[in-house]
Amino acid sequence: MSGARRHIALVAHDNKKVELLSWAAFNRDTLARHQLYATGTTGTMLEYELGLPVTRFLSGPVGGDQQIGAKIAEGVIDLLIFLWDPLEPQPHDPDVRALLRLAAVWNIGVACNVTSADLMISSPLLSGFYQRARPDFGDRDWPQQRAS
Ligand SMILES: O=C(CO)COP(=O)(O)O
Repeated sequence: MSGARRHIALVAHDNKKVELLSWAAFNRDTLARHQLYATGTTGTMLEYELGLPVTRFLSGPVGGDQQIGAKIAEGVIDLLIFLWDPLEPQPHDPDVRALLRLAAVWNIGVACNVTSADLMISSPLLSGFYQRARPDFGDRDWPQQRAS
């Protein structure tokens, strides 16, 4: 497939890590064409499972979600696959909420379960022909464009 190299963040809560890893292994060839980012533990497991480089941030509960949120606000991340656990409260629930909020603010693609991740990975967003709409923040600035 020709097309743009997208910047994809992958995050999973502990009860969802196996699901994310098996989804990522199934989609390894597609993921290999893009640049991957992840929170700490998720990223370590993904690198091991896929044998692909992953830019890893801190673990979610100690700031990793916030770091990915910052990258979204900087215009670096195009897509977020975040398998958060809907059945168990997390100590860092405010950070989880903040990450999802920034994804909505900056109009990036977000998948919170495997079905939506399947839709995302087969989306024209990954083909390079789709340009996502930039949010209108009035006089606020859109982040600088990435070099690549
Ligand atoms: O807690 C997380 C997301 O909220 C994920 O963090 P880890 O990838 O370090 O487990």
